[in-house]
Amino acid sequence: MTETADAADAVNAMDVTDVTDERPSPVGVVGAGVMGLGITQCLTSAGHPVVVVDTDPAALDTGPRRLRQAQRLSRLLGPGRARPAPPVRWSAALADLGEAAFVIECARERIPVKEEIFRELDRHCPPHAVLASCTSAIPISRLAEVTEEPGRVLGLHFMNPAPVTDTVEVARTARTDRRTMDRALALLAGMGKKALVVSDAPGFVSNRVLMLTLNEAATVVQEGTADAARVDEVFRDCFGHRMGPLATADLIGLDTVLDTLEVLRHCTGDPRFEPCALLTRLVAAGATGRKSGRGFHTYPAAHRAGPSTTGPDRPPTGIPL
Ligand SMILES: NC(=O)c1ccc[n+]([C@@H]2O[C@H](COP(=O)([O-])OP(=O)(O)OC[C@H]3O[C@@H](n4cnc5c(N)ncnc54)[C@H](O)[C@@H]3O)[C@@H](O)[C@H]2O)c1
Repeated sequence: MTETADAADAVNAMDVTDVTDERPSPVGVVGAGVMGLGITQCLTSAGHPVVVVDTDPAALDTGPRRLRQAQRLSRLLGPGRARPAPPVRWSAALADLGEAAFVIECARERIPVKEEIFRELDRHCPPHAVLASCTSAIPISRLAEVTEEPGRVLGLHFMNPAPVTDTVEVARTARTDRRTMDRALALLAGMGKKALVVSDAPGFVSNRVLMLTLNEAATVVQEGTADAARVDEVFRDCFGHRMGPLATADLIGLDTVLDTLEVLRHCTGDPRFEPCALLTRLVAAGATGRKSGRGFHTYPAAHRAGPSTTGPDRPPTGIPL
């Protein structure tokens, strides 16, 4: 039996139910960007009420509309689920997660930003709440250390686009306790996601490997060996990859790729993670990939990043960053 199925058997739906009055407790999502909205969509599809917290008024302004659009499209194209979506509350304050039994943090990939959020979550969330991070590369132990209860912290590294990818890389620290793992695996099982559990380390498995490839692909373009289209074509046509590395970087968001390389450089001390100058220049020019319409490639409005649908033009593979 897989670890996911094991946990789903062991832990029932009480997982995110308020023990005092049987009302389903909301799941908290911190960050209403590419991942936060995608994960919110997954949670509501699985029947969880959600509280989304973001400090950027623009994200709170556009989030509800983007989520509704994605939910509507997903219902139209999906397997005919007519169930009304549970409520989603939008807030600028982490204090509004006071009733959350489970929180998934999806804010920007910066160590000080996430450390501050975990300090605050530890203060505001109920003592039984699980605190998870969707970080791409920050060691979970660093986030756990700023809390009073490191046993309730773990990494839930969803893939992008979250609604159409079935597998989540789960990072367990030496101090993550068994109950936290069981509750996280049960939540994922209820969302139809398979969990691949790995030990905590910078970039875990996925991004420790993927980020080097993306950085090298950008370097190849910078050196003039081939343009971005040809680099991606080589990976698609020669290796049979569904997407080339630079289209993958654009889907992730070049700002997030840059942040992640900087985290990996800092946490490993390995100079191979030094971001390529071309990548840095693109981000400085606002070319952040699909979400801005321009990165290594250009994208018409309809193909820009947002929470995902089960639509036919979705990227066919999960992107681990
Ligand atoms: N984009 C991907 O493919 C992908 C995949 C897996 C994991 N991740 C990780 O998920 C996290 C989010 O990535 P993303 O692509 O959604 O980024 P994004 O830039 O699209 O969204 C980040 C959101 O966090 C908000 N934010 C920043 N500081 C905050 C704070 N203090 N409190 C609350 N909200 C705050 C921002 O306003 C923004 O809306 C990052 O850690 C990233 O590395 C990204």
